[in-house]
Amino acid sequence: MILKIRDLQQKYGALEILNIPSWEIEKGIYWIQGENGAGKSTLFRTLSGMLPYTGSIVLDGKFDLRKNPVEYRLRLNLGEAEPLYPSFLTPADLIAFVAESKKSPESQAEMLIEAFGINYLSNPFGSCSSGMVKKVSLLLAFLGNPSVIILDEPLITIDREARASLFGLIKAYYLKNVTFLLSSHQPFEHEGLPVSQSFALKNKTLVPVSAL
Ligand SMILES: Nc1ncnc2c1ncn2[C@@H]1O[C@H](COP(=O)(O)OP(=O)(O)OP(=O)(O)O)[C@@H](O)[C@H]1O
Repeated sequence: MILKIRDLQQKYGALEILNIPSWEIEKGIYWIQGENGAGKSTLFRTLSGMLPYTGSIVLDGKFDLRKNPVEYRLRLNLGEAEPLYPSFLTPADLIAFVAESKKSPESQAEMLIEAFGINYLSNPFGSCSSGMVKKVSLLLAFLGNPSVIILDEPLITIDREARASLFGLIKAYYLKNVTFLLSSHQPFEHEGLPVSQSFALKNKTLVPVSAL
């Protein structure tokens, strides 16, 4: 099992957003759907270890997010829907930092910079276009040796060329056994991605779309 959730509860103050008794997935490409405010970003942030939670989350059958926080985080990457970075930082700084912390293999960052066509590596984020910021955030999600890559609304603000590169990378990583959780308001099947299963976040839990 690549990812296994049991009794996951997530709240903001007294407001419960997630209550997932049981959910597990094998290797694949999964499309997570949900209406605005359903809790997709909250689910993704929880799975990435960015928010406190109750319940259990286990990766690769052995890495529990609570008990093995470092091993877990080395194997699960998140590309946020609307990334925000300090305006003084440059893409070069951030890519180098994340590459080091994710133990990225030699020349992986260069390969990804080329694939996404990122040209202005030394311009601070404060002067980058929103598409450029999004491309850098997507690049970061591919660094290291992840088992799972979560991309929250990966298609927003990127141009057609970057979109083609992104789908090429998803397919190449999937062939190397990486599992993807993707959210989008557009269907991924149209892009030629072999989507294993779609789930909807509904009534605080994940439901297979065929069962809706
Ligand atoms: N930091 C926070 N504090 C309090 N409430 C929050 C916080 N972040 C999100 N929420 C609330 O939690 C709910 C779920 O939000 P979330 O962003 O996870 O939904 P989403 O499915 O990603 O929505 P969208 O498709 O609009 O991006 C919403 O009602 C939102 O207002």
